This record gives sequence, C-alpha cells and structure tokens, in this order.
Amino acid sequence: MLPVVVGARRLIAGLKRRMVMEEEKGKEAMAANVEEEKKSRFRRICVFCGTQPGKKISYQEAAVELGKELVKSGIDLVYGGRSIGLMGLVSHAVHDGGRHVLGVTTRSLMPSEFTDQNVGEVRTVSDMHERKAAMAREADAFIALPGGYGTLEELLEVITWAQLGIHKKPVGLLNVDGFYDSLLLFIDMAVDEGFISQAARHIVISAPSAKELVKKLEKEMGQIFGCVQVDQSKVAIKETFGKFDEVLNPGCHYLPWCLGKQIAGYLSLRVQQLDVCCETKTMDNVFVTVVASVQYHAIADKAEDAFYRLSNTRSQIQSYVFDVIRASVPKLDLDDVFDQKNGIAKAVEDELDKAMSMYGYKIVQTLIVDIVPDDHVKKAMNEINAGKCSLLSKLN
Ligand SMILES: C/C(=C\CNc1ncnc2c1ncn2[C@@H]1O[C@H](COP(=O)(O)O)[C@@H](O)[C@H]1O)CO
Repeated sequence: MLPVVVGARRLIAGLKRRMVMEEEKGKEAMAANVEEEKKSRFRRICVFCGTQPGKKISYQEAAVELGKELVKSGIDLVYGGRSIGLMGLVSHAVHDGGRHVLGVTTRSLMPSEFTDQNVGEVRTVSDMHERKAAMAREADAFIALPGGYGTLEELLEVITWAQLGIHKKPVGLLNVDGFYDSLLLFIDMAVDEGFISQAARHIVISAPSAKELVKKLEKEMGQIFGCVQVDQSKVAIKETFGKFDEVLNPGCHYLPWCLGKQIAGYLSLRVQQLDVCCETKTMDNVFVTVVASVQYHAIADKAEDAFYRLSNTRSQIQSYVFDVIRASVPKLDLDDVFDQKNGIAKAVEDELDKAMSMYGYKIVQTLIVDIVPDDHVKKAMNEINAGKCSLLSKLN
C-alpha cells in the first residue's frame, strides 16, 4: 500500500479515537454537571456588590470565587446589570462558567454612553424600585459581597422584607476579610438594645467564603421548607407565632412556617471558657490584677431560661466575678491573697453558680490563674528576693 494511504488511514484512525475520547469526556463532564446541579436547592441567586473593585485584591478574588461557586452548584445569577467593579467580576465568572446571567437595570443607570462589556441577558425596567423588586422576584436567595451604599441599601431592604414576611428567601453576607464585621456587631448591638428580635437576627447568615456561605444558605432553605437540623451539642428554641413553644434536641425536625413555627435560635451546650481580669487593691494597699478563669455551660433542661433571660451571658459572668473579687481581695494582705487564691476561686465559683443557675447556666470550674501586683511592688519584691538570695549565699 502507498505510504500516503497508510498515513491517511492512521490519521483517520487517530482522529476517530480522539473523537470517541472527547465524547466520553463530554459524557463524564455532563454527568459531573448533573451531579453538581443536583447539589443545590437554588435555581438562581441575586448578588448585590460594589460598582467599585475595592482596595484589597481579596474582594475581587471573592467575587470571582462566588461566581465559580454558583457555576459549580448549577446556580444562575441575577444582579444589577453593570459590568464594573465587583459586579463585572462576579457576572463574568458566572457567564464564563456557562450559567445564565440576568442583569436588571434602568435606562438612567445604563445610558448609551456607557460601554460596559455586559454579559448574558439584560432587562431594562422603568425605575430603581421596580429593578429591586424584579431582582428579588427572580431569585431564590440573596448574597451581598463587599460594596458601598448601593449594596447596603439593597441588602437591608431584602432583610427588612424577610422580617416583614414579604419573602422567605435566605439572605447571606459574604464576609470577606471581616468586611462586614462592624455591620454584624451593629446588628448584635441592636438586638441587645431591643430594636431587633432574636428571631430577626437569624435572617442574616454570614460566612467568610463563598463555599461555606452557599452551604449555610442551603441549610437555611431547608428550614424555610420546614425541615430543621439541630446539630450535636446544641439545642434549638422553637417558637410558634413568636411565643416560646419547645426546646428541640439534636436531629431533624419539621416546622411548617405557614403555621407560625420557627426557630428563634440555637443554644450550644458545650463547655465554654471566659477569662476575667479584675484590678483591685489589697489591704496593704497594693494594686493587683487578679485573673480568674471560669468554665461554664448552658443546662439542657433550662435551655428556655438560658436563651431568653440573658442577652449577654459573658458580661453577666464578668460582673459577678468582679463583685466577688472586689469584695474579698481588699480584706487580705498581698501575701494572703497568694496563700488564699483557692479560697477566693471557691467563693467566686459558689456565688457564680448560685446566680447563673437562675439563668440556666452551670459553672463547671473557676480558677484564679494569675495574681499580678503593680509593677513597683513587683520590682520591690524582686529586689527583696535578690537580697535574700545573696545573703544566703554569703552565709553559706
Ligand atoms: C458608580 C457608578 C454608577 C452607578 N451605577 C450603578 N449601576 C448599576 N447598579 C448600581 C449602580 N449604583 C448602584 N448600583 C446597585 O447597588 C449596588 C452597588 O452599589 P455600591 O454603592 O457600589 O455598593 C449593586 O448591587 C447595584 O445593584 C459610576 O460608574
């Protein structure tokens, strides 16, 4: 046979083999995609984020990471429709990964002089209110990446709508590098001050990475469908129409929200530790810092008290420790404080246990882990000790 024909045959056979391999690969990829898509309960997520890229590279990386996570989970995107800042990064990542991108914009936000490289479908609506309503309607959940006023406004609106029962879609904060720490602290403070209820506090779900956040939102979505999972070492507080109903133990529970059932929050039963530094003065006028270490846990049978009666357990424990130490140490000389540290610890523990059991907490152990006298006294004590040592060495 002519060498040209042999070469052509080999080439065709090689091509055929490659085609079969590509087909197999395609099938595997499709199977993997189907597998991935099965993973999410969400069809489409709405992302709010900055029109600016932000100063840290981590913000931009997080936008791309979120886009890729949506693709991996088979979730489409709805967003504000511009291709600038973090908005551009997340929308391109989703589009490049083959998922559908819906940008909702208004004529005023998207004038013809802007030459954004928009991807996917762009829907133009008449005003900003209609735009937000359309984005919310099209999504099964919301995620806020770092951003400015626009992002905050969109985020707070969907949180408020959830609080009012206008929607039942989970709301997540992608807390990149602690960007949203101060907002979360503000929310906790508003809960402590009585402006936000415990139940409404749980509307906001946060995580430092896209993967964790999507997972948490999925879990929350299960809850919205009525299934609640209580993890080991925790109990959940169930309310019916805002009133305490029962304490749920670890496992799976069904809570139909249409009958007013909901989880007001979770309570950890694990032992926790709090170190309290208390400055006080001894009878011989030495300023000392006494460091007490308290181990405590919520009592399962008193979970209702532990959840509702105290807004800040740790600051309450701290106040009791201060009270007992400031009542006992000034009655003792410095040397006696060292000698009687176990007695002081016992007094703190007894007082704490009595007081905290009313609030559903058990004090496991209290130790005085350090007694630090004022610097001048420490120096003087060191000098006295050094003097004693040199005298002893001379005598020997
Ligand atoms: C800043 C510039 C134009 C602003 N144009 C916007 N276009 C589209 N969407 C916007 C715009 N401004 C705010 N949004 C929405 O709010 C979020 C971003 O606002 P932030 O203040 O940057 O956080 C975003 O989710 C949008 O939906 C000049 O080019």
